[in-house]
Amino acid sequence: MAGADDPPAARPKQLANGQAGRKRVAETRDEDEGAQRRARRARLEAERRALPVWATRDALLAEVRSHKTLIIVGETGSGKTTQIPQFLLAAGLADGGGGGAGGGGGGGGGWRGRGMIACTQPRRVAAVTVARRVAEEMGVRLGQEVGYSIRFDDCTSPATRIKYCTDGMLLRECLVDPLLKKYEVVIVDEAHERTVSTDVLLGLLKGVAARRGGSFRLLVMSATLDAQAFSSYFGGARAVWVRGRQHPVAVHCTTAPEDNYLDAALNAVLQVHCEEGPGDILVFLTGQEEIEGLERLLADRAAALPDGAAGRGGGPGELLALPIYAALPPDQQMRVFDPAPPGCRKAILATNIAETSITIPGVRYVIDTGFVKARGYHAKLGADSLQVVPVSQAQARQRSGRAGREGPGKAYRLYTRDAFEALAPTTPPEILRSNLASTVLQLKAMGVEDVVGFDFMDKPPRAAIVRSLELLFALGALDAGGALTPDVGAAMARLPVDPMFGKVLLASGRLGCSIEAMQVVGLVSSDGLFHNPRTKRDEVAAVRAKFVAPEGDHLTLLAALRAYLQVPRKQRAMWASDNYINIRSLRKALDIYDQLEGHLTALGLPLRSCGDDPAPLQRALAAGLFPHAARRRAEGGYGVIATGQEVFIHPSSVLCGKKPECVVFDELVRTTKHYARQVCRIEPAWLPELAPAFFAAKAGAAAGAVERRGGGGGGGEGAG
Ligand SMILES: Nc1ncnc2c1ncn2[C@@H]1O[C@H](COP(=O)(O)OP(=O)(O)OP(=O)(O)O)[C@@H](O)[C@H]1O
Repeated sequence: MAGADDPPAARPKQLANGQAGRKRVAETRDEDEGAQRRARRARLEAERRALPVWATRDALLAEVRSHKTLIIVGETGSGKTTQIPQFLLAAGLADGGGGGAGGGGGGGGGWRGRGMIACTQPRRVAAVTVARRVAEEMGVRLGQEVGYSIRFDDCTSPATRIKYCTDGMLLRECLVDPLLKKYEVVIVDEAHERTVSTDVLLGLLKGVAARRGGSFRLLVMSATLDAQAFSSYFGGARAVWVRGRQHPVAVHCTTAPEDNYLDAALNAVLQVHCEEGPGDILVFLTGQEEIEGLERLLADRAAALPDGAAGRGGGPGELLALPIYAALPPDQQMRVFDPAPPGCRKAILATNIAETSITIPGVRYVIDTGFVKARGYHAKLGADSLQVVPVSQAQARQRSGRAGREGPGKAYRLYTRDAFEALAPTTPPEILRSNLASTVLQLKAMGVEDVVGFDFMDKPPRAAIVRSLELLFALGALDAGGALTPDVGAAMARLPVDPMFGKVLLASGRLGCSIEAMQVVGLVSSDGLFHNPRTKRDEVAAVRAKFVAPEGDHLTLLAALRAYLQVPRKQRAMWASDNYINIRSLRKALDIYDQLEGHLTALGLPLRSCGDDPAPLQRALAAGLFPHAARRRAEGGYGVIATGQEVFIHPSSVLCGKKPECVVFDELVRTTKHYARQVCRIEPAWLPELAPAFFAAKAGAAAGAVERRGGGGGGGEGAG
């Protein structure tokens, strides 16, 4: 490395006076920055040492050395997620061979091998922010020794030793490396959330731990899990508790039930803002609509506060509401992590996306409405529903835990103590109420033939597995014997998208529209392309009219993307803002497109464009989404051909009110009614052509009635 001691010959030629001056200024700036960096690292190191897990480090390492599977339970904020991977790495437990000789030592440096540690998180935001924090603590660049991997965003390199990833991503890795050989340690964090991917991973990892040699370690962690249940699932595995919490959180409940939790949340935020000392507020709500509603109400009510009311408790006078929910583009999600501007208090309005693992700097007050929007699945109808349900005690504890991350905090539960006691102790596993098509396809691709007999911690309902098997059979991914088909099924499992979209992509190769199909899949996979501020409804509708495609929502999204690609690069940000389009979502869609292009090329599918003819793309969509084909009914509404279920086109669809004869749609959502979302107009006569074994055209009615053929049958579309 070149430095101050280099011989004169190696130094750059002498600089003129002006240049020398500039160089000195630059050097001084570098020194200042260096000093700041060192001071920050010293502060981070001191913060690390103050965490409860630090005191138990040697004991924890001894436990890991002597147990192949270990369950670790420790208070929220005790340092499990950020510290334990660092301890393991520094102690050589990622190097293989049973854990090196050295004990202790939490700092970075001194890698002795190339084995890796994976730490899974149920949520993308957590994987990214925790990786960022740990990279900073270790003084390394994110993506080097410490990285993260979430769907469509891999920030790792050959140097990566600690990888934070979503549970779904590690599951995908099992497809190509069933024994996860590059990992010496796998940590399943926040296991209490019991996402589908966590549950499937636990089943697979149980097998991996049994089959791999002595050095592999499996750790299951959470602040709020039922250690007994996990221990018995892993054959009596050892469970250890990390005692102590860093900062106390005072929990307050209401004395009487609240009639309206939104009103109660609004009042609670204003009360904290007026009466409490400095510190940001984190409010847990159930979804985007509530968040946007509360944002508006807060803006009105905060502006109307009498002079001197805000900040009476010594806190700042202004209130800045910031939303965070899954469909918000990642850069906007990240805004909640920025410090509040001087004189401002942040009120972060969040769904359960902010419930586990993450630390939002500045948060001292948590307001918990006690409700969450939970996904449900009706297997017979293939319908997903989102219903507002009470949280579990574990979720309530996780929520209050977000208040005590940087100092003592307060949590306000907008329900009574009795109501808390009456809550379910833990969250019911998602696998009991989910669409399992993707999971079943992945298990099949991993060679698990008997999916019903798979060693799940909690067995999903048989009906949900059977429905998934039927769907995969209809898509042509499984043969009549339930085995993965080598052309369609194996290819579909490699594509990182829902099986129905996998089929759309595979069909698009033969139909000559793979470019558009990849663009559409990219667009529907990156939520929130169209920005819809409620206060500007008419303006938005006028601007959006130019993108609206008569064929429906997919082609409307595509029209927006195509228009964007026509705009000179330098003007794109302005164009997007003028058109109420989230530029980040567009960029993400293009990024997904690039990745899908790699997959389709690897599968040998032709990359072709259908130009301005929408029909090939509509056909490709029909070829994959046909289980979601619906016909208009004389009495209004639509009937799903496969199930007979009555559905309505969602009000957000461009086809709402247009009454197309026949459509396919991405998802069926149950709220007050059953709604079809993301809808595309198709010709009914295409269905028997594209999925002959699933549909039969009624004799004598070429473009007319189509009905579901009895007994299912494989889809006709091959891989291309
Ligand atoms: N991004 C961050 N910014 C500031 N401080 C952080 C950040 N991440 C972690 N910390 C600090 O490190 C502490 C430990 O965090 P960590 O996520 O390791 O705890 P945990 O035991 O895994 O908690 P949980 O069970 O809630 O996930 C936090 O309480 C906080 O003080």
